[in-house]
Amino acid sequence: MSTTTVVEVEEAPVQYVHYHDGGVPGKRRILTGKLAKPTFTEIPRIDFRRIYSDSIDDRKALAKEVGAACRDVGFFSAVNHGVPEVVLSDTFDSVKRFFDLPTEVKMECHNQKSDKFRGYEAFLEGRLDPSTRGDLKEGFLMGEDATDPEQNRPITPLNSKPRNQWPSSPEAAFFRPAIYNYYNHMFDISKRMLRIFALALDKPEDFFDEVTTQPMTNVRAVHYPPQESDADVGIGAHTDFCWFTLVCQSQTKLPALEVLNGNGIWIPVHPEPNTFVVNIADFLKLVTGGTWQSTVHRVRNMGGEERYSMPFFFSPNEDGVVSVLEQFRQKGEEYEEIVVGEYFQRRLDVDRTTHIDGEQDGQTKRRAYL
Ligand SMILES: O=C(O)CCC(=O)C(=O)O
Ligand SMILES: [Fe+2]
Repeated sequence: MSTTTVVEVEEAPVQYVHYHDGGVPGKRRILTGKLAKPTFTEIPRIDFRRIYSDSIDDRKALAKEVGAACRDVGFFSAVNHGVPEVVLSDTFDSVKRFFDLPTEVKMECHNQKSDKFRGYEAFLEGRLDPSTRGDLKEGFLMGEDATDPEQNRPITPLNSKPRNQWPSSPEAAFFRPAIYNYYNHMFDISKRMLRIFALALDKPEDFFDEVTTQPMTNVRAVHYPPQESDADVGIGAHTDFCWFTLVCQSQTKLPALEVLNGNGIWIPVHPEPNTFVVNIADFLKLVTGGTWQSTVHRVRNMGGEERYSMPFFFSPNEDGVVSVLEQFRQKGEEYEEIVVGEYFQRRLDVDRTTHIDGEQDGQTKRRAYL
């Protein structure tokens, strides 16, 4: 006599996480149980004290850790980075004060008045995730501008036009110096970090110096009010399209920034005081032939607290020419040379579809998003 056991195998439903990858919709299958593959479950924490060491061996040891994080995760937390605590806390205070100003003061420098989308972005104007009503955030974007004396350009090039927009109201006078204090510190640490990235790619430290004499840079100050609905998002899932980003986030009890791992699972980034969350963006992925990851992330502010963050975006000179580095090339493949500013503009044009540009003839136009 024999018995038969019927094992019912339930097929797991195939589910995807959807995101916005430089204007192109992307999706990742959620892999659980036996399907799950090795991937990260936390963000590496790296001690950056060694970035200031006189010993090349120390800097190389740091670069080794950084390189592994860029390859395996695309994100890491940088502690002991040397930007003074008081600079970060003072900037956060000013950012909060700015967003508390009356709407008309902020709207005076609305980003729709600027070719480079600099200035104030109002609530729900960005919409990286088309399934939402828009990003539940307001922001202020500034960046490289040869006409702003705070950028310490020895000579302002002829024909250079202002790119930034600053509020003119006396009520907002504190904001510009505060943002510039932060910007100039972030600029310096980013240039140092780029030297660590060069070492991590087995290049001399000064490898990227020539293409970063006048880098393209942005600070975006962002305010995320607490979300009441799970259907909302502070910033929809996306990758960044500069070279790399440093984010300083305010302290909230619940983490709000989340990073997508290889199994389609969102990994929270717990806020830690005086720490930068650093992520590799699309352009460094491109020059490393995809060896370094430009990892999808999003913000959901579910903890009932106001949240502020201050990303700093870094890219080389606008007229810099780059390509896939030799060591990442495949035999027989051709690789184009890319002018940084043109690539940036191409990506902006694709992304033009993801940013509300106001109602025109009853139609909502969308415009660029960094
Ligand atoms: O607010 C944050 O923590 C991240 C913001 C972000 O991802 C961005 O501005 O690209
Ligand atoms: Fe981002």
